[in-house]
Amino acid sequence: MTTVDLKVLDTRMAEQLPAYATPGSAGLDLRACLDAAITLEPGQTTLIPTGLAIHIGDPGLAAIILPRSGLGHKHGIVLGNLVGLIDSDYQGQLMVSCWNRGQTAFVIEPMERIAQLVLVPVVQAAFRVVDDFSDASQRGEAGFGSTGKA
Ligand SMILES: O=c1ccn([C@H]2C[C@H](O)[C@@H](COP(=O)(O)OP(=O)(O)OP(=O)(O)O)O2)c(=O)[nH]1
Ligand SMILES: [Mg+2]
Repeated sequence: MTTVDLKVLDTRMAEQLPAYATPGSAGLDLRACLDAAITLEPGQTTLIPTGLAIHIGDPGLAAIILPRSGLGHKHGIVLGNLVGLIDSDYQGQLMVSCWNRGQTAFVIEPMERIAQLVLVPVVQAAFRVVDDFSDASQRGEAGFGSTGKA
């Protein structure tokens, strides 16, 4: 298991640090560090603090913030940026952009689990500029549905 430095920015979060819910969980739920409930109207997006900061430190890792499937599917609560990317050198508060893409208002309660954080491996590339690619691939320049639908 990898160790990541975590700062508790709001003392209330110390009791509810992110933890894997089951041994096989990929995601750690992030909670809304709010003083009072907020109502997210249909179509509205708001940035919600988590009360936590992490410093991943290793450029070979990053974290992504993803919606929780239950909130997204049943209530239309997803992310305003669709996916959040946490750089390995980011040391600020983890923020969750919550978007109500549904038709009804949704109330976010303080400390409610609103999204999930997944640590992922990253490969940083250096680019070598070439005039032509040396090996012609089977696909070539074809894309955007070129292999058909069914
Ligand atoms: O959902 C998110 C997405 C990003 N971040 C933080 C961590 C990330 O490392 C930083 C920058 O994110 P990103 O690179 O996606 O945003 P940007 O608009 O390109 O900002 P910047 O110019 O600061 O890189 O913001 C969050 O807290 N939550
Ligand atoms: Mg950026």
